[in-house]
Amino acid sequence: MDNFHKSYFETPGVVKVWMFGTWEYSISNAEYARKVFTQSDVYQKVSPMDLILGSLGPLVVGKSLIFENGHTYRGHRTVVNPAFRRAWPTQLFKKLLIDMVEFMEDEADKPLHVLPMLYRVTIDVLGHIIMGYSFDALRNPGNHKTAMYDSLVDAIVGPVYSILPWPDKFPMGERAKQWKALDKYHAFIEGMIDDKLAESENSPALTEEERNNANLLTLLLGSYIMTKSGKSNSLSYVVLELARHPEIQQKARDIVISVIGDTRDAYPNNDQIKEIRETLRKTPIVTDIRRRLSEPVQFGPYSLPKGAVVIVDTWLMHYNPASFHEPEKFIPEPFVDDKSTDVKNVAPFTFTSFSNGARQCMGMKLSLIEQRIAIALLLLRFEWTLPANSPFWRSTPTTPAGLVMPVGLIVDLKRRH
Ligand code: HEM
Repeated sequence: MDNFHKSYFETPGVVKVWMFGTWEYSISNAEYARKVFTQSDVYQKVSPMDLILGSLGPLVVGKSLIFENGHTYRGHRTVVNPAFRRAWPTQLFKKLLIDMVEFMEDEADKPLHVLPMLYRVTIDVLGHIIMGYSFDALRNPGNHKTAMYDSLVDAIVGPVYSILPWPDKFPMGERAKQWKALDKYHAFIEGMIDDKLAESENSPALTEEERNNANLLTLLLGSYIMTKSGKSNSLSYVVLELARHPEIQQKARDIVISVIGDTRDAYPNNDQIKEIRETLRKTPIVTDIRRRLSEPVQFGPYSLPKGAVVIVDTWLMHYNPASFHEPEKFIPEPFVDDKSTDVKNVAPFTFTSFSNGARQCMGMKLSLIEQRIAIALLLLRFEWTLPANSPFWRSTPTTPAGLVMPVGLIVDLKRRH
């Protein structure tokens, strides 16, 4: 990693890369990132559907607020804002997260495949909290909704079709099944919207705005759950880093126990959950934050023309030694004082896992709270380590660019209670 990235940091912070049949400009320093994040009219969102024409992956994301600009974006945002501006009491997650640790207790003493298990928890939690729908993925992984979900996630993360989208014109074998899953998924989301509408009509207390809210949210989060699953990926990285660093695992456990006690029914409240952002620094889940220029801009010595695509490369940002001391190491301390959404001990615009500025991730608070509770419960109920022959001791196998995840991560779990 050191050598691979070195040349990037010796440049003035802009690297020209050939991607999706065109040159794009990848940036790695906080000064340029600040420009991108604070001038959203100049640095405009790019839809993956425009980058990889005709490929299945971007169609799963579909038309979504995440990739809109200008009026359309502001309109959608006004509608969904109230749903995200709420508090997220830890009790909201209790049933499903306790279910997760109890499921894991049943599985303890066997090797645990972390990523698939956490995927299932994520769709259960987001389905329950945001969509009011039970996927029952954790306890009943073979059910057809979960299979549809798995198939679409595979369709998105498979790298071949992003580079060579034309075979998607004649899909065969597994790919043909994935296209079918997309049809089922659209039907499922539309059915869910109809149900929500019917519910709202039967409930006169709902205002027009609340009704729209429910629909948009369902659409937005339906595609969000299917495509990102960022939470399960980032939680998997927390599990991985704590397995690699038993001394930090124990220190974190001691803190959890000192705050909420060491009983099987201990559960944190909102004031008691602590920071976990260093894993998202070391292994950011969304690798590229992409924008198209609506006018020419200057980055140091480089003039970039209108229409050029600029990428805030989260991995380069987080491995830039000018921003993070010893970036290859896992050092949680700089993030620990964080009390709210701001990261106080880390310089502005250097930590970009959730993007920044007006287009920062709307699910950040929800996601961090849920992950913090989950990790507190894991620390209380288990001790875990990597098997002696695990490749994760030496490196972190991931998927390629776009969305990263620790593919094939297995840990040995031991129950504590
Ligand atoms: C660890 C988990 C997550 C990570 C790392 C993450 C990361 C990101 C990033 C980097 C962006 C900016 C994308 C861009 O500008 O191209 C984004 C946007 C967004 N995220 Fe997340 N996200 C996570 C979880 C969630 C969750 C759970 C939700 C919803 C429940 C969510 C909802 C959104 C929305 C709505 C936007 C678009 C915001 C806008 O454009 O105004 N995210 N996320």
